[in-house]
Amino acid sequence: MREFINLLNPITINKADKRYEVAKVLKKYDGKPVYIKDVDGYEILGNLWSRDSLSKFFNVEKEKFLFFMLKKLDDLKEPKIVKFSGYKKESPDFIHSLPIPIYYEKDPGPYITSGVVVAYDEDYGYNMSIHRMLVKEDHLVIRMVEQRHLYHYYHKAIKEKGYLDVYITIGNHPAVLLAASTSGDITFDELKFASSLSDVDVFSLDFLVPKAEIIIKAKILNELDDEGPFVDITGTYDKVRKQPIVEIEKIYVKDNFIFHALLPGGIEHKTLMGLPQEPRMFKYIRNTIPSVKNVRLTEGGCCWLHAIVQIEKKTEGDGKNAILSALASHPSLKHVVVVDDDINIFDINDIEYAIATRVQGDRDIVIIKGAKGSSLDPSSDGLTTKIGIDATKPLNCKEKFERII
Ligand SMILES: C=C(C)CCOP(=O)(O)O
Ligand SMILES: [Mn+2]
Repeated sequence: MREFINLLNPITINKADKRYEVAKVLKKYDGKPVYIKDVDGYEILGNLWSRDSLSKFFNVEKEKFLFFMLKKLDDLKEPKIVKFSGYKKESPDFIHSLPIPIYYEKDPGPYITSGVVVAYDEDYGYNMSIHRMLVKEDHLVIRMVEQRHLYHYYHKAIKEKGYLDVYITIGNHPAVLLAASTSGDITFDELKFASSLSDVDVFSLDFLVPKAEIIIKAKILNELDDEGPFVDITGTYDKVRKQPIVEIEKIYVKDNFIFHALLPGGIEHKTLMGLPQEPRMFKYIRNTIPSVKNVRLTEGGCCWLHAIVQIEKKTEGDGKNAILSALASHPSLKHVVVVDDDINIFDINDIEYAIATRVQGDRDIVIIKGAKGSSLDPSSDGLTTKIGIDATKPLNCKEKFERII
């Protein structure tokens, strides 16, 4: 990650304690890259990736990032394999020497929050996904969301051999982080997607692993332990659950490695979770509404629970169909607003204007009770009522809604 420092031009802090102080600094400068020179003798980078820094890194306009990713989704590339060298092998207990922060006061311990878990299965192929992992005395506990890809890899491997071999990479290329946050079919190859997003170096270890500052070889065991409470993207504590235990086998650290501290509930967290959902949603909605123009997961909705879908309305009912497709395209979605192409979806006031001037509550609001929503929604008791708002103009009296220039 050292090569990103110049481009990101981070705020430099000399020293911080990994207990709460790293979090305090990252929170103070949330959305701006931060470089801390000394945390327990090691360097930390945080707040790296936001819509701004990603558009700068990939040289793509913010408003066009969805289309950049969409194009790359349809042009997956073979990973570029390079020689594995320049790493020092450490024992498993070196995990306690790493500058892994304790972020918030009720956290049960240090949390790895920027770790990409790489798994390989002969039927499913490669999977990469980002998981929060609690560091305990002699193992990690990983949050593995039910019905997600790693959950299926894990249960298949448990049946076949009793554990799942994985690599955990910390200090990743942004293309790896974006690819690891992209949901698709279980056979979707996130490593190939990362290789199509950018020129990513990949090592051939027991299986292919993207280059990173720290590479941990581990097994996810058929044993559970308490995981949480953890502050997730809503900035509230997620509950404690029994989750799988991760047994560390080896830790490879790059010479003078930099640790990536990803602030839970910060802008980087929301960006990396939400932004890669947008191309996935757009592609899905386009199946029903070919005239869909854009999709955005808004920061106010934690880049996870709220979406704005912009369409060029062709027939009455398009707004409702866009609602149904949007809610199906991102299972964690809770509320979605559909607007016309004269509304700027990057301006929350313009979105509110559409709701205020184009919605009749009895005609334009869709309510779906008892759906599966996000486990992170503090208001949900396990099921979620989902809402769609059709804020598009009625086609038969468009002139009434023409906005003066
Ligand atoms: C960050 C996490 C734990 C993923 C949450 O996934 P969801 O419950 O499907 O919204
Ligand atoms: Mn996958």
